[in-house]
Amino acid sequence: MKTTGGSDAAKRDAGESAADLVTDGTVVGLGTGSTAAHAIRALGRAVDSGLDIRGVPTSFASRELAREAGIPLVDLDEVDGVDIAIDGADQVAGGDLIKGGGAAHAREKIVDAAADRFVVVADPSKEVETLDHLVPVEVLPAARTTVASAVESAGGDPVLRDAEHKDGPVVTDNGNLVLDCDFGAIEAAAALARTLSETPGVVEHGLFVGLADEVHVGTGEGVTVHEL
Ligand SMILES: O=C[C@H](O)[C@H](O)[C@H](O)COP(=O)(O)O
Repeated sequence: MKTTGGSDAAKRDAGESAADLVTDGTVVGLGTGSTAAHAIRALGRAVDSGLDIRGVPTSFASRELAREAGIPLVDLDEVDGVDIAIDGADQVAGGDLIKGGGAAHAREKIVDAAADRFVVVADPSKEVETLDHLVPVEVLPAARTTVASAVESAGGDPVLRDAEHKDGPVVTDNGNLVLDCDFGAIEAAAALARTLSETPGVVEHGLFVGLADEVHVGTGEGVTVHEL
């Protein structure tokens, strides 16, 4: 699994802290990425010890990891709701996030937004005052150039994300492409999120504005919890 940013110990602290919140009989959204992976592994160990949960994966990668960890899985349309979702982020500014470093943000947003409680897990390298990370925008392949023009009109600089291990672009779990868009410092995240959402051909973007309920930041020596 792709790793980013801070230390693995910090990511583990955050993931395990969030996994500790999960109670018996619940439906749990399983995020994607190297930090959420620690929560999935911790939940797998808890399931081994008798915890009764069902997990809703947010990507092919989180499904595989959860399956290996022994977590019973369900699809979102098989449950009445999601009690808690645990997911990582590429950048965190207060309650606003940029996600999608692993191109999983479309399914992540569906599951995270459906959850009664959305817990973000991060290491200190993710925390910033103002969001300024590239914003991943998943687009229908046919809309790649029109969405790129719309991003430029909105003040961004879009670059098609290339695959790391083969020639050609990244293709998401949903069969789409990703434009990584540089907007510089994002002062008005909600307005930018609306503009992107309203652009024809955009499947989903990585700005998660006001969705998180709490952020667990691991340090390698403990965890700081921000309630939002
Ligand atoms: O598409 C991927 C996700 O949004 C991840 O949750 C995000 O990229 C953070 O990943 P990591 O915990 O590996 O930094």
